[in-house]
Amino acid sequence: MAPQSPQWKRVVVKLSGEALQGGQTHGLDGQTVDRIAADLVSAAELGAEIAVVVGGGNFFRGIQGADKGIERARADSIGMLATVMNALAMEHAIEKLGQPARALSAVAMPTLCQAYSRQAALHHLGKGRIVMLAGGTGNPFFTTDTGAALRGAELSCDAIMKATQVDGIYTADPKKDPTATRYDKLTHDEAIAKNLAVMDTAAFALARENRIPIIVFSISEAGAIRAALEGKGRATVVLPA
Ligand SMILES: Nc1ncnc2c1ncn2[C@@H]1O[C@H](COP(=O)(O)OP(=O)(O)OP(=O)(O)O)[C@@H](O)[C@H]1O
Ligand SMILES: O=c1ccn([C@@H]2O[C@H](COP(=O)(O)O)[C@@H](O)[C@H]2O)c(=O)[nH]1
Repeated sequence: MAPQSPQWKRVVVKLSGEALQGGQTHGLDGQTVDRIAADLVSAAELGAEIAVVVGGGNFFRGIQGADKGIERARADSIGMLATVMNALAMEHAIEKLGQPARALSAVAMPTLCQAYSRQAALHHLGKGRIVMLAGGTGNPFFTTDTGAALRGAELSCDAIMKATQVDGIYTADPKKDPTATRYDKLTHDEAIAKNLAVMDTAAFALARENRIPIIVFSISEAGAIRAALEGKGRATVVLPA
């Protein structure tokens, strides 16, 4: 059988933080972390360069902290720290499988990992390492979805792969509206105009400006990232108009 090849040469995967909690209410579930690490390694074996922007929703989201009275910028700093914990856990889980990985943080933490720079990320990608991008954009009032779109643009990625809790983009949040129906394809313009909240508008707009496709798929099945990279599996694809 002919070897499979990736649809894209270089991708940024936006990995849901919440996915890393598995069946728990928060934090890191070891089995889930290992399963997703194995999926990333298998995807890298297709020959694609893989950068991963990891979320922090399994630990803390700034907006929820702000609702409880924590100053928003401070709450967002806590959220960014949550993404660093996830990136370090994923880096370790990937390396346990014999695949080199590097965590780079947009929030400088020199005793824990290298600081993010475009040059460092490109260097590690070129060496075949899976790069875990922590800290989102490094600024409060943003999300890791926007971080993924930003890194996707500055690292010249061919696609943004949003590995999340739902198997695509729906007419409304399917967790709240059971009558919502799923799109197979959309344009960035349509996603923004319809206010489809699976990603924030800033992320959609940045991807649109840089003409980067977005693939939204569920991370709940083993092998989902590799399948999406091969253009298989259930997903919504957002393409430039
Ligand atoms: N139109 C929509 N189509 C699909 N999902 C939607 C839509 N609107 C809202 N959502 C919700 O968006 C969520 C995904 O976005 P979000 O980035 O908040 O979570 P995540 O991917 O789990 O990342 P993290 O846990 O790191 O914050 C889905 O779980 C879904 O409930
Ligand atoms: O650029 C960024 C990215 C993230 N944050 C904060 O981190 C949390 C967790 O990220 P999620 O995207 O929600 O998974 C987010 O809620 C923000 O509080 C940030 O400040 N800047």
